[in-house]
Amino acid sequence: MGEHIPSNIFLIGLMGAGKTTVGKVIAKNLGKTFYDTDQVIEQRTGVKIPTIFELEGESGFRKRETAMLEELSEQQNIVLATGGGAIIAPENRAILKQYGYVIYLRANVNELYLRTRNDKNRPLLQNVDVKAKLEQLFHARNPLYTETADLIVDTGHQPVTVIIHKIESALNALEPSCKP
Ligand SMILES: Nc1ncnc2c1ncn2[C@@H]1O[C@H](COP(=O)(O)OP(=O)(O)O)[C@@H](O)[C@H]1O
Ligand SMILES: O=C(O)C1=C[C@@H](OP(=O)(O)O)[C@@H](O)[C@H](O)C1
Ligand SMILES: [Mg+2]
Repeated sequence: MGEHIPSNIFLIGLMGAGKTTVGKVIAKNLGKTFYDTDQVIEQRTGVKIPTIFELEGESGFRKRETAMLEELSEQQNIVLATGGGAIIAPENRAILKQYGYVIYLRANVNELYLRTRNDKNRPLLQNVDVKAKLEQLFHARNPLYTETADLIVDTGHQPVTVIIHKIESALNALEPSCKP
């Protein structure tokens, strides 16, 4: 059991899917180092993500996100929670696929809405109809998450503990593969 667990595990999925929350626990349980691209960007710049969007626009944030993925993917034995938009750029998808085992935390729009509607730290969800925006993002990004993922885990209506158990069971059942 567990002998084929990949060195790097990358979590992808929409805002509210639980990447940051689940990633921290998985890393602890597997003895891996946890990183979150957004958190590292905030530590490096000294400002919160919404401030980066204000000062540099979404395109400025995306450049920082790609640079962070390039840097963190060189590490070994990590769990990386990405931001929801990390899969938009083809080069980011290539990095994720090449350097880690990619898990898509999939949730339905209603569930994502309940988890993110009052959060002020997600600039894409401010001053918009949050449910409609999540719907739009789901339709645009679900194919990209799906094509990038090695494993898809549904997270709707399930407590974090159950999701963690599902992920760890799937990892323990892995056959040896080409993933580093
Ligand atoms: N399975 C879950 N059930 C209920 N609430 C959850 C679940 N996963 C995450 N949450 C909550 O949803 C919010 C968003 O989670 P977060 O980990 O920040 O998601 P992401 O990093 O994917 O955007 C947080 O308040 C978190 O506590
Ligand atoms: O979906 C997105 O484009 C974004 C998701 C956020 O991360 P979470 O998915 O952790 O909320 C953060 O990277 C930024 O606000 C943009
Ligand atoms: Mg997050």
